[in-house]
Amino acid sequence: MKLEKSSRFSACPGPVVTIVLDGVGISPREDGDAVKAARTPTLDRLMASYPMTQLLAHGKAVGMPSDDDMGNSEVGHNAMGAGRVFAQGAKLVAESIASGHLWQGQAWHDVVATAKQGGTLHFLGLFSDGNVHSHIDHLKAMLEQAKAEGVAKARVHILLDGRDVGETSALDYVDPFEAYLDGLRSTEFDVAIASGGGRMSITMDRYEADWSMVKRGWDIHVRAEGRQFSSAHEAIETYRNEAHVIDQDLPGFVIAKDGQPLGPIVDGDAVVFFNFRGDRSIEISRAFVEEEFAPFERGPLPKVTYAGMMQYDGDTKLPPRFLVEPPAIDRTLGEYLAQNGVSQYAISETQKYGHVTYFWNGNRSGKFDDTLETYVEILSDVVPFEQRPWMKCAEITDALIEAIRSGKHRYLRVNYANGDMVGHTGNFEAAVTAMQGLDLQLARLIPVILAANGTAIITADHGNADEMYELDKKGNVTRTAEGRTKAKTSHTLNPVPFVLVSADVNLGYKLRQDLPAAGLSNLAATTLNLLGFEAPADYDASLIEAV
Ligand SMILES: O=C(O)[C@H](O)COP(=O)(O)O
Ligand SMILES: [Mn+2]
Ligand SMILES: [Mn+2]
Repeated sequence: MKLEKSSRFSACPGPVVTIVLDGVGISPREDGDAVKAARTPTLDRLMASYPMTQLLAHGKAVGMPSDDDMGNSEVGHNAMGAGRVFAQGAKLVAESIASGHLWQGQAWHDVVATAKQGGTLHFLGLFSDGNVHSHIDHLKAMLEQAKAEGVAKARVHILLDGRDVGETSALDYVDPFEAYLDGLRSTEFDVAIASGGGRMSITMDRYEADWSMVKRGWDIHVRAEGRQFSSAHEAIETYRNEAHVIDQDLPGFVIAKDGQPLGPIVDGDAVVFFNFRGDRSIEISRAFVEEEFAPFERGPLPKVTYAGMMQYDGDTKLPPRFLVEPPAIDRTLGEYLAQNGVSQYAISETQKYGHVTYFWNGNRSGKFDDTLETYVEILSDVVPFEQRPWMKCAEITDALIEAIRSGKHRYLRVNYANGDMVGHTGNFEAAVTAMQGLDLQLARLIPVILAANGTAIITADHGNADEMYELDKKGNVTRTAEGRTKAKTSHTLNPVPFVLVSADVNLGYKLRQDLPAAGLSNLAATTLNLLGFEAPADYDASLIEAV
């Protein structure tokens, strides 16, 4: 994996720093755009005075099935880190179901065989068509196949979304699904929803930010310990009236009849965790498969046949049983740099720490070379982020500035979570504050990079804060009869910025103008050129050319 020294580009004399502003896209409209509404003098000045273009960060440009699919952190950071576009989980699972490949695999065979020996087949996962972590169509296809193969009893544990789809859309999924189950149920096939709760309240924690979420989910799904309701519909309506929270924050619930839970997970059962994306699947999977387990008290561990939709971590092989092969992301930028003796530094706060390490490196949790790589995690707050929209951007910047000044690292990357994590709350004012906090940090950081004769690449993995109001199909802001807007919590389809900030005005290169469909996967070759290397031949084109 030797990189060729470039004869066209001279290496940047100082460090090259990629700055990912998570969830900061470029919207074509003003209304509801917290990025534009924020006072961001530094970002504005950088965009106006340095070479800048826009990059595609959604749909096919990042390996999603269609251009109606918004981007997300996994596919975005995978593309940035791999320099090429790989068909991603959403696409691979859909294809595996369409071709029938999924049903022929050993993992599917194992879960069905377990259920046919008398166990219940449980499906647990994010219940929406957001296509970021999961898709409800995959769940339906598996239920139908299970029935066709003679499984007698299935239970569904639903994690309500409201984060990748409308913030209060849970019943739009639950009600038709109940009707669908009515049609599927028969004397031979007993199927029902057994438990659920909001995805940010139970089960789907990531990067060990808050294990108590996973414990709450475990208690609800596995032990069936929690407040009982006769239906998911009833649970959602009751909690909405009581707690006034959006779907992602709804508390957990257990479906029961005459006080008897419909579907605790017990010895001899099979469990399919049907999310394909890894970050929020790892902790719950560990709880199911690890014999020795310290993060929380599980109680007796039921002996189940557990399968993930995918293998979520290629390094630790978690979980060992999975339904669909994950994308084979190889020869990433990080690996090339490590193999060629280039020192690397990656930093973010907990909520995005794995984005600049695990996702960046093609869904591997380890380092390529311990001596050359430094990974730094700043602990995230465990509070609703609309209460602390600045998050840890100042602390990240403190550490990053020190790292740059140390002169020890040739290539650095950082993810600032603000635009995304605050964007997901749907709180416009908080998102504006998030952007302003971020801008103050750029004002501190950029001069340090320039003083070190370095280059900064300012970009983002997808949009979010750029659209804080729900849009109709034509892309206009939706308004109620009283003229009120509705909060939008999900990502956007908008492109993201690419700004190349460098001290030397005589760089010997300029931005290429002949790449109208450039996307995130074009960043890796660009970075290699800035570091004085030629990119591997199969990497997507560099955004710069020598002059
Ligand atoms: O997991 C989440 O928080 C959302 O579904 C997607 O956000 P991310 O892709 O920016 O992490
Ligand atoms: Mn993101
Ligand atoms: Mn996000």
